[in-house]
Amino acid sequence: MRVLSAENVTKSYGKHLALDNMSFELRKGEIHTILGTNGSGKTTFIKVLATLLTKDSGIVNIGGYDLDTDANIIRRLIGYVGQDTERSAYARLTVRENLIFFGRLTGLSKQEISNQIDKLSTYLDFSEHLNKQFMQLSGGQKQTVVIMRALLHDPEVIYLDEPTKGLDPVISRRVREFIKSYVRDEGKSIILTSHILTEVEDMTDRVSLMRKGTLLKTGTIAELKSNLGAVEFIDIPRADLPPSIQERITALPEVTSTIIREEEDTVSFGITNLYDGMGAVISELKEGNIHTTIQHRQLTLEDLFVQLYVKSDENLEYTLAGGREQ
Ligand SMILES: Nc1ncnc2c1ncn2[C@@H]1O[C@H](COP(=O)(O)OP(=O)(O)OP(=O)(O)O)[C@@H](O)[C@H]1O
Repeated sequence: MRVLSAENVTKSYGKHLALDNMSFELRKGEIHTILGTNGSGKTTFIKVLATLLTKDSGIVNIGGYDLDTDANIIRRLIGYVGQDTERSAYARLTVRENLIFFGRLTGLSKQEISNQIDKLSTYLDFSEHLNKQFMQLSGGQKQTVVIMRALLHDPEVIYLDEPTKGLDPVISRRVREFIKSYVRDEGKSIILTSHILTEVEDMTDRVSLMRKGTLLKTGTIAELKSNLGAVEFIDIPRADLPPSIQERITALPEVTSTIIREEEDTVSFGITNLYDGMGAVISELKEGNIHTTIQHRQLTLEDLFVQLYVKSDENLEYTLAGGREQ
């Protein structure tokens, strides 16, 4: 069942068109990630859906209500976790005082607020910090408070704009586990943005890919991967591979793509069939008298992202940890 739909949404900042006929659908109970390079319009789109920015045109419906005519009702249905953590709470108030203050602002009773604080702090393992001043908390703990604040009124649809940005792996994992279990237990629907693709792969039901303010593709990760030729990769250390041999392997009919993975310092060859692909690559290595290690791995969301974005726009200034396609 559909809980949110956006049709042909446009938004400009002066002359700059940030959303260009963006259309999108969120199903009830799903975690839906919007992926895109820096500046592709993800935050702008989420802020429009959160009633924090006004769109220029298009139709948005959330929970059966129209954004143009029923914004006040919609505000009660949605929760927004943005990127401005520091300014989301009062520095000198304790966590509990902050949550009570913001809860009262949204019209909740003391009892409702207290129940929600108990529930959310248990989910997030945060009870021991409730009586600390906001300014005494670490960055990760502050982000946790921002999440609790956004969920106090128990919204049906939750927007999380890079919720684990800058958090250490332990807190990131806690936030991820919270999001997954909260959605499952409470039947919430989530729109998420993140640049951490392993995280997206771990928790997302569907992904929408945005580019230049518009929707490029939507699907499950498996569906998106199946659109791509390669399903597996053979990785070879760059240092072991002379350019001439790399070129010959790239030209093999069994090899569908070649990606340089800067961080791992490997060349990654995409193949559709493990046995044929591996056999062909090994033959070339033997012929070139190359002694090296080869590693086989499955296609990741990161490979998909690099292929889709770098292929579709040569000028993109986006470097993923995994590198850039040749
Ligand atoms: N307040 C603003 N005034 C002018 N231009 C803006 C403003 N906010 C965003 N933009 C521009 O609109 C475009 C979309 O920005 P937006 O922040 O929505 O992208 P994003 O996909 O969320 O990027 P990121 O991944 O870096 O967070 C960018 O080109 C950005 O420079």
